[in-house]
Parts: sequence; C-alpha cells; structure tokens
Amino acid sequence: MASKQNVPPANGNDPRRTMSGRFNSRDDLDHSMELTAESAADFGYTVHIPPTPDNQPMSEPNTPRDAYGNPVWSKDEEPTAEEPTTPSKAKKRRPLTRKVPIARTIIYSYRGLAFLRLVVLGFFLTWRVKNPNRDAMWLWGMSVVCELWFAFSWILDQLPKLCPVNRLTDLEVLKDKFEMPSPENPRGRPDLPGMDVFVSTADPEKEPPLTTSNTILSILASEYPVEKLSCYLSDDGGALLTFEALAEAASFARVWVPFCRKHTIEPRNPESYFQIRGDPTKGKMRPDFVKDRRRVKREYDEMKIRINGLPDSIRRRSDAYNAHEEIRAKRLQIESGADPSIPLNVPKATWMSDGTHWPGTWSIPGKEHSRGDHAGIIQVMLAPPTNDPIMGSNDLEENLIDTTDIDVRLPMLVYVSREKRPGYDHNKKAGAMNALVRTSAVMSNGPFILNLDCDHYIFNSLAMREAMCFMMDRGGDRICYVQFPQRFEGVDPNDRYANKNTVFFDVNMRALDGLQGPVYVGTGCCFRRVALYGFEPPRGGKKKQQKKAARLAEMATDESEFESRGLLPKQYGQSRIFVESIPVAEMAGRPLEGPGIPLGRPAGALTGPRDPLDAETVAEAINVISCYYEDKTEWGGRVGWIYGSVTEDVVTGFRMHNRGWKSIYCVTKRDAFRGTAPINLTDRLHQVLRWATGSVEIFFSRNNALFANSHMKLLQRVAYLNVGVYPFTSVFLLVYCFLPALSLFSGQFIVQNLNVTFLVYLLIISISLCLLAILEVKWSGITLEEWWRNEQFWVIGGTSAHLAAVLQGFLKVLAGVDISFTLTAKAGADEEQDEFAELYEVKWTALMIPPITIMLVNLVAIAVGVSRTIYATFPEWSKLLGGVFFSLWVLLHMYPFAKGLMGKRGRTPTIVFVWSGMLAIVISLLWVTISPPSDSTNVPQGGFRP
Ligand SMILES: O=c1ccn([C@@H]2O[C@H](COP(=O)(O)OP(=O)(O)O[C@H]3O[C@H](CO)[C@@H](O)[C@H](O)[C@H]3O)[C@@H](O)[C@H]2O)c(=O)[nH]1
Ligand SMILES: [Mn+2]
Repeated sequence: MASKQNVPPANGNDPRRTMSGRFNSRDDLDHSMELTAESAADFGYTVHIPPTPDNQPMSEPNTPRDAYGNPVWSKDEEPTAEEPTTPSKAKKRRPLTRKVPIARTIIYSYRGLAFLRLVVLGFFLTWRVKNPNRDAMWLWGMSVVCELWFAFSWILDQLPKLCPVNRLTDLEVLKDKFEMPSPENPRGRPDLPGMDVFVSTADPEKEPPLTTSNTILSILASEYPVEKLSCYLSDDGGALLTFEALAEAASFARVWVPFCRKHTIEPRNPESYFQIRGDPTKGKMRPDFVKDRRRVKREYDEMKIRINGLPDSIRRRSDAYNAHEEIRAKRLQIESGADPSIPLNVPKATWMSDGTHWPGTWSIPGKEHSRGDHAGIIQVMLAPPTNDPIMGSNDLEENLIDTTDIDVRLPMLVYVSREKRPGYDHNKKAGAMNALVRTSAVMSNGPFILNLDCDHYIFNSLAMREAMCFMMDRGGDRICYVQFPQRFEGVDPNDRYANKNTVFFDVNMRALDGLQGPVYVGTGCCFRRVALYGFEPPRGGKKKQQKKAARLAEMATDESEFESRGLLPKQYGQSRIFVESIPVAEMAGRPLEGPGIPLGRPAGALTGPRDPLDAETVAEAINVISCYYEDKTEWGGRVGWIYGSVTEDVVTGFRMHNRGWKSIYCVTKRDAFRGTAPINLTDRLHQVLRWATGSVEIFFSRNNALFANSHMKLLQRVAYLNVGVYPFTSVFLLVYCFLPALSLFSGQFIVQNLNVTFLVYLLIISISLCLLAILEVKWSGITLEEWWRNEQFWVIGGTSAHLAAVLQGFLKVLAGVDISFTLTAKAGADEEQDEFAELYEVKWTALMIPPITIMLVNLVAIAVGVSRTIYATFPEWSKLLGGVFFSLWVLLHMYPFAKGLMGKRGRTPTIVFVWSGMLAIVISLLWVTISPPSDSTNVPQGGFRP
C-alpha cells in the first residue's frame, strides 16, 4: 500500500527528521547515489523540519509561566502559588460563565414591536387579498402571492430572534480551577483537557500557503498548556508547496512562540502582528522588546521570502531531478543496447528536497499523483512536547532572542493529506475533517476539537480558554460545541457586499444562543469530541440511550464483544486504537466533579504525561486516513461531519442539536478569530451561491427541520427551517423586482388605486421594520449601515445566487446532478500595493444576468413612465408615482451591485444610470408616438370627446 509509512526509530541520525513517521511511497526511486542532500541544497532550498525539543537541556521544572493576563474581561491581580487556600477555594466555586441580560426596555419593546408588525401584516394582507385590482388582475395576483411569501419568510426570520443572549466568561476562575496547586494537584500542573486544532486547506493556488502558515503560527503560539495542544493541517490539495510552507512555519515557530510568550503580544499571527499600525512598544515593559522584535521581524521576513519562493524552488529542484532521471534512463537504455530512438517514459515528478518523490499531487499530475489520486501522507512536523516546561536560555549563539525563564516547548504539529483514489467520494471538507478526527484520536485524542479554515487565525490567544470555560462549567457536559463569530479583515470600509455578515453573526446567532444554541458555521468552533461520535448528551437523552452509550464504552474495552458483535466496526470502522480512544476522550472531556456535577471527572486526572507517539501509533494514524476506511461505516452519516451537503457545517450542527446537545455562542470583546472574506463581487456571489445551494440540499434532505425531533425547541426548529427555506424567497423576489417595471409599462399598479388605507398600511409596515432595525442595532451592537447593506445584499444575492441555487437544488433532486464545492479564493497575505484591488475586479458570471436585467428594465420603465407623462398619456398620476417609487426602491437595493459592475471607476454607475435613462426616454418617445393609447377613458385630456 502506498500509504504505508516507514517509521525510523525516534531521534534517528538525520537531524531534519522528527520522531515522526516519514512517508515512503512505492514510487520512491533509488537515486540516493546520485543526488545527495548537498546537491539538493545547491538548488537553493532545503526544507527545515525543526529538531524535536525532546533532547534540549531540561531546566528545573517550574510551574508554567503566568504568561496570560486577561485582556478580555476583568483584570484581577494574578494569584500566586503561596496564596492561602481559602480565597482560592471560594474562587473555585465561582461559576466559569454567566449570562448577561439584555436591557429590558430594549428587548420588551423589540418583542412588542415585532408582534405589532405581525398583526399589521396580517391585516394588510387580508386587505390586499380582499381588494383585487380589477383593472389588472395579473399584476395584483403576482404581487399578492409575493407579499404573502415575504411575510412568511419574515416570520421565519423574526421569530427566532426574540430571545437573544449575551454571555461572559471568567478566565481567572478557569485558571484557579485547573492550573493552581491544590490537594489533588500539588504542583499546579495544567489539568485542562487536551485540544486538537484542525486547519483545512485544499488548494495552494486559491489559499496561499503563507496565509495558512500564519494561521498555524497563531495556533502554536496560543495560550493553552503546550502539552495539551496539538495542531493538524489537512491538505486536500496534497501539495508539496503546502507541506514545505508548513515545515517553514514549524521552523520559525521556534523563534516566534517564545517571542510571543515573552512579550505577551497580540495577535500571534506574525503577518498581522507586524502590520499593526501604531506604536508596538505600547504597554511593553521589557527593555529588550525592541531588539527582540526587530530580530524576529527580520527572521519572519526571511521566512516569508522563502515561502513565497517555494513554487519556484520546488519547480527548479524538480526540473533538475527530472533532467537527471532522464539522463540516467537514457544511459541505461544505451547500456542495455536498446534502440535509442525509442522514446523514454520518465515521469515528470515533483521532488522533495531530500531527493525523493513527493507522494502527493504533482505539478504535472501523474498516475497516482494527482489531486484525486494520491497516497495518504502524515508528517509530524513538531513532535509532542514533554510534560514539563523546558526553559530557554540567554545563549544568543543558539537562540535569536534571550529566552531565559520562557517555556520554549512547542505544541505537536502534524501535516495530514488523506488518501484519495478515483472512484471514492471524498466528501469535500466534511471528508477531510473526518479523516482528521480519526487521525487525531489516534495521535493525541484531545477531548476537544477546534476547527479553523486556513484563513481564519487566532486573533485572541485566550480564545481556547474562553471555550473551555463553557465546556468545564456546570452543565458543560451537555454542550456539543462553542461557536465563535466569524470576523473578517481586509473587507472594504463600506463593506459593499455585506461580507462581514454582521446581521447574521450579531443578531441571528446571538438570538439562537437563547434557543439552545447557535448553528455551526464551519470555522471558529470548538467541539466536544464525543458529540462528533454520534453520542447523546448525558442526562438530556432518554435513559435507554444513556445505557447504550455506556455500553459502547464498555465494549470498546471488551475484546470478545468487539470482535463477535462487530457493532463498533460498523459504526466507526476497523481501527481498534480508534475505538479504544472513545471512552478516554469522553472521560477527559467532563467538567470536574463537584456539587451539581455528578458525572464529573476527578481533579488532577489530566496532569500526567501523554502517551508517547510510537511507530505503531503513526502507522495506525495512516491507516485511518485511507480512502476506504469509511466504507460501510457510519462516518458522515451519524458520526463525524455529516456528508451530502456543500454546507456540511449547518447539517453537522443540526444533527447534534437534534440529539439533544446544546451549543454556545461566544462573543469575546477582543475577537477570538479573524479571517478573510471575498471582497470581489463575483467571488462573493459564488460563495453565497454555495451556501444557498447547501441550504436547498438541506431542504430536500432528511435534515430538513420539519423532521426535527422533540429535543429541539419550536423556535429553534423555525430557525433551522429558515436555513433551508430562505433561498426559495429568490423566486418571489425576482418576480417582485419586475413588477414596478410592468406597472409603469402597463399604466397599472399592484392596487387598483393608491388610497389612504394602502398608504397607511405601507407606512406602518415600513416604519415598524425600521424601528425593529434600530432596536436590533441597540441590542446587538451592529450599525445601521451594516443593517442596510444586509438589506441590499438580500436583494442582490436573492435575484442572482439564491436563484441559481434553487435551480441547482432542483437539478440535484430531480436529475441527480452533483454540486461541486467551489473554493472561495483568499487574498494573499501580503498584498500591500492596493489593499482593495480585488474589490474592483470585474469577472463576468452568468449569475449577474438577472440583476442586470432587473436594473435595465426598471430604468427603462421609469423613463417610459416619465416620458408618457410628458406626453400626458399616462393614465393616473398616483399610479405613475407609485410605479416610479417602487422602481427606485428596487434600484436602491441594487446600487452596490451596479457599482461593482463598473470596476474601479466609482462614479460610472451614476453616469450609466443617466445615459440609459436618456436612451430609454428616446425609445419610449418613439414607442409613444407609434402607439397612441387605445383606450382613453382614463386619459386626462379625454375632454375633447363629443
Ligand atoms: O474539498 C475541500 C473543500 C474545502 N475545504 C476547506 O474548507 C474550508 C472552507 O472553504 P471556503 O472556500 O473558504 O469556504 P467559505 O465560503 O469561506 O466558508 C464557509 O462556508 C463553508 C461551507 O460552505 C464552511 O465549510 C466554512 O468553514 C465556512 O467558513 C477551507 O479551509 C477549505 O480549505 C477542504 O478542506 N476540502
Ligand atoms: Mn473561507
């Protein structure tokens, strides 16, 4: 099997190798005679895989440095080890988290207003149905149907927003409970559960390896006990580029992480850190800060150049090796006396710096070396750290900066590229995550899993601790995940396409938190591992289910049962080591036992060293990422990330909620994570298209909230139903956006006459919507502008991407056409020249056709209306005004879209508006001259009739 690993003994002679497995694929050629490591270095590049910290000098075991203050919430002084136990005990009983109520006046008026609007909407729609427009039944019919649907979709959106929640954590208490000396933990070793961080990347072209490396560095430098933290990078591209960039990051981490710890800097993503404007020395106490910073920056810049030069150096290196191979083959051919004119078939391989074939994807894809066809690869880039801190030294020969009294250990770091073969469905990101779930269970088995996209880095180094506060609090064992908001950088200041999505992240998600939990949104989410294994939460579930869970744990350790019943392999696959890890993770993830926590774990239970990473373990880690591992198991069905939708995230969260788990939304003062968003219109539309398509998939699947069970609250179900239903609004929206034009063309309107009743209704409905928005702004902290951008994008996305999603969804359901996961392109980490160059890029896509049509038709309609008025052929003034206002309402929503189409010349949309308006006037003048009104009873100048 190509994915088998050769595992050299720990700390072999090769200094570049860690105690990890090195892959060894079957197409490795014997070239070591010809090309030595030195000649590889001649090509100007060698991968730096840092030596393990294991054999570094051990200093006296110290208690871990109290490196973390609490930049987020309160700032108590740090308790020392000698502190009398009584206050600490009192502290330990303090809760780790609490709810912060939202001001009553705001929330009550918000609910009252929503109710009022609901009632008015009811009356209005009744009135609309009862008062048809006899002059234009078609217009009236279409508009009423659309309005009924809009009311319905408004209700779906509004109802779950009625009980928003805010929360606070207390990191001091967490520290007291888990990191301070106590009778059970005399040395005050970290007693926090392990955390496995998953980062996913899929394409080094669209997701620059420098960005990924920075994300990794922010994780490695995070404030979480080093020996409890492991970081896994899943590379679905199987790219050597990503691999070597990760090796570079691992190497630079030896400097970066101690630097972060020494000077407690934020954020710990070097690219972002060095880009901060303002005085970096602000609040820094140590005199050597400036010197250290300069050195580290230089080191970072060098790494950056190397990473950015990787595509080139890999290509040059591979060309040289390939040329060599060809010459050698030619020589063999001649020596063996074969006809030299026969063309040789030497593959154009991609080569690693040590002169072996890269087992993953080649730049020129070859057999068994393409994106969808390559071996599984695991490389431990940083070996698991020792259990005790290792202090650095002031030996500046060896270290770049003085690291005296700084723990220089690094968390484990692993590169993973799952095996891919033709004929297997790889299930996109969900499949990648499930491979990581298994590999990490075998290698580190952290009871908690933090999931990040490659472009989402840790902005607040205490973020993991925030999540842990919820998980370790009373009742925390019923929490399946803690979701953090997604925050974005590099979005244009006006956030033209509502990329920041603040209405979703600060209004909808906060509100869902009051309804047993927010949805999972794919990144910035900390999972309880066993929740991913398809278990039910303790207590919450039915008695029978609980017994079943206990039994599963029992069977995992009972050999005969495991083999004879074959039950576990059926669920989790054939790996014994994996199955045995389940109960261990379950136990380690529980909160500490204490009053009100009957099923807790004893304090101090997690202070021991972790299991060593031996050859057998690494071999098993490879085994569980083989492409056939999931065959005939419940992976992707009941277990792990759920398959079958391009928005695997929502479905995965839904399944957990449906099993009775709760989730938590954790908004921190200093953003926990930050990522990038596609600021370019086309990319944005494609992103929205993917999400909406995923929603349609959900709607047509068994994960439709209509089939939810009684574990879920009614309003929570409504929220999930809305996730599946919202794209369908686009159909009605499309029709509705054409109605004003149709009115102006026909001289009719959606009502027979614009009487006072209609106008008053319209007024109340609009005003109440605005008031609701203002109150939302009050309780959520978003701005009105953000709210308005969201409204605009609702129309833009609705008439383009959502519409296409509905079509795609129907195609999938009716014709089984598969939906692909189009990666969202990420901006390079260092595009300083023109920050928003992307914003102005215009790439045409069919998605743009409907909104463009809508805009043009409405413009023409306004012009027609106006010119007919000039000629006094328009039937009624009021209807004309109604139509024009209606049209303008549509156009106002479309404005950012029009601007986007114009590229950099910002003023052009206005010009285009004017030009097309004039053109339209000319056309309509002609039209009016050619066809005079046939029926002139309504025409004002009809007075000439006899
Ligand atoms: O075959 C694949 C496809 C994607 N990914 C990764 O999935 C992540 C999300 O992809 P991206 O194109 O950045 O999607 P976004 O629209 O930005 O992502 C949001 O929406 C997705 C669901 O559609 C979620 O998976 C993401 O976590 C969420 O951030 C990235 O890290 C990718 O590397 C894989 O690992 N394998
Ligand atoms: Mn993304």
